[in-house]
Amino acid sequence: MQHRKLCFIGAGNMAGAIISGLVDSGYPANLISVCAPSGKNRDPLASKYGVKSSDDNLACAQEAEVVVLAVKPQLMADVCKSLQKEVDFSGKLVLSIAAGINIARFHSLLGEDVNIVRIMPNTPSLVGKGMSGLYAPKAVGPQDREYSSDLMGAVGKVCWVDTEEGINHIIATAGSAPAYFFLFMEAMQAEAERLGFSAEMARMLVEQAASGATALVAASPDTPLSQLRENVTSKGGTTFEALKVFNQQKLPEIVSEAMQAAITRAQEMEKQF
Ligand SMILES: NC(=O)C1=CN([C@@H]2O[C@H](COP(=O)(O)OP(=O)(O)OC[C@H]3O[C@@H](n4cnc5c(N)ncnc54)[C@H](O)[C@@H]3O)[C@@H](O)[C@H]2O)C=CC1
Ligand SMILES: O=C(O)[C@@H]1CCC=N1
Repeated sequence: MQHRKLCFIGAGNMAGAIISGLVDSGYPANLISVCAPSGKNRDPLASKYGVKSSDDNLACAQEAEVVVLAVKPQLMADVCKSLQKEVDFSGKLVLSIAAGINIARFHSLLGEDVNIVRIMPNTPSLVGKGMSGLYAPKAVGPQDREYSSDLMGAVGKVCWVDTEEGINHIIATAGSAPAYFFLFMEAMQAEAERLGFSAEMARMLVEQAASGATALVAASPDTPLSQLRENVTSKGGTTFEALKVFNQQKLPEIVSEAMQAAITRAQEMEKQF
């Protein structure tokens, strides 16, 4: 992949996950800088991964070939307005990982000509198991598309969506999704502890069952998920009774409603920020 000079504006959970995955995958740390007002999050990234750390968004963005906008959506307008005043974006690629800020809004904040790709990553990027959805307007050229794909490909899998609306669907399906699985695993761990397992043992049981299940999914690309479920579900057995409860409580409908709620919130944020 091309190794361009890369600057992260924001040093939080998601920027940290991407930086860590990138450096681990061989992206030169001396080409990466990370900016945030306080050193609390960025300094540990600098000492752990050897990237540059700064409180000066403008200088870092000016120096960089690629600027990753990685602040919370509610701060994005202020951050972009101050960048727009001082930084010449011509020839640069801007990547936004923010939920709920669309390209039209970025054009109004950074200028109509800004060369911008939207990326919706997730935190498993930290361990090279990320899933990122990307969207770019037609004006973005093939080299910038390839760079964006390769960058996120260094920390996991990537897919492109043809319409910007697709980014909100990626949020619901992958960006927010690690939290759904964590909630499910938390609930299982809590019940395992009530059954008398120590916290450590309960976590191990849940973690290994979950990672074993996802490994089976990955190892069986031609097997429908429903078949993998049925393989566990003996007739008249224990799994059947457990799944009956999930279905009686309408788990598929709950999942659908939760994913739709994520999309609705992303749409609201597009109006709010
Ligand atoms: N956390 C996640 O799982 C995902 C987050 N995202 C998006 O990533 C973005 C960042 O989210 P998180 O990393 O979770 O947030 P976070 O709160 O962990 O990090 C935000 C960072 O921005 C920094 N910051 C605050 N004001 C700043 C300023 N004026 N200039 C530069 N940096 C500033 C903060 O110090 C902090 O390091 C959000 O827009 C979110 O929608 C996207 C996908 C997944
Ligand atoms: O909760 C959020 O808004 C962000 C976007 C996807 C995951 N975290």
